[in-house]
Amino acid sequence: MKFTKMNGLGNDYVYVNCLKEKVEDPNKTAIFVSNRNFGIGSDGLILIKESDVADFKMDMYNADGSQGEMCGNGIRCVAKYVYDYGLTDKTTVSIETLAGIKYLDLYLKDGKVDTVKVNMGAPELRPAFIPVVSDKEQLINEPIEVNGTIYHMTCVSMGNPHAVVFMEDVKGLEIEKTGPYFEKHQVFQKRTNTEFVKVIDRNTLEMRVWERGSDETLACGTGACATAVAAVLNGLAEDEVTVKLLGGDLKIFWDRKENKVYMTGPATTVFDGEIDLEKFLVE
Ligand SMILES: N[C@H](CCC[C@H](N)C(=O)O)C(=O)O
Repeated sequence: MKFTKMNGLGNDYVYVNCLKEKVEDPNKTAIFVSNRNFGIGSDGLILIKESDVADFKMDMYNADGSQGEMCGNGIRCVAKYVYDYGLTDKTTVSIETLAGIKYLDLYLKDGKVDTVKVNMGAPELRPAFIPVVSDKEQLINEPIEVNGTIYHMTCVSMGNPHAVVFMEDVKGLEIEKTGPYFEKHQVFQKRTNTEFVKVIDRNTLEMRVWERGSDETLACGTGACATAVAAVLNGLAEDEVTVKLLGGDLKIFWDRKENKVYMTGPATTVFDGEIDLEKFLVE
């Protein structure tokens, strides 16, 4: 199987052009290729496919093999892939995802995609659509007990579930002692991604993320969007912020008139490779 290793701010995936390659069992393949010792090493697997309703389709799988509805860093890399590898010559592309069709603007440098702006759509705040168990209208700064400690979370879906927690110090946070308990907390019927955020100023947020199905990653595009929305809802930030992640910065703008969240950031190709999957995926 031919693949391309790409990342958005260090949130790295194995990309497969399924217009040419066939992936029989994406869940099992995602688990194997993601393994940083026995596989290729990545936060998951992203399949690029044809679409009947958009220019292309993106299927995204986490390192544990579970399928995610949307991937912000991933979709920027899909846009870079389809342009740089000649599948399209358009600099505005539409990509079908399980979270709906997303529209992207591609910005070039030396003839290749350097930066991508994504219309990530509207944030979803209704608990039933996050999903999270609650009889409230919205969960904003809502107390929750996680592994014996009370946190205050704001729940936002960007097509995938996010619990955003504001705190004084994210650098010193022992995320592996908290993240997994949020991820698997019984109130989240489909588990959750969790963002731990320090407000630097009203236009700058510092964020770490424990991802559903991939543990801590260096960046999370949907998580950065959820974080920006949560910060505005909590009166902590303006509509346009820089989200500082371990892997770098994302620009997020929540257009309140349109109720659309825009994310702008880089996409990077590292290398092309080929792997004989049969040898590794036998029972
Ligand atoms: N890293 C991705 C999010 C992956 C979310 C995935 N962990 C899920 O199950 O929702 C991003 O840049 O948006």
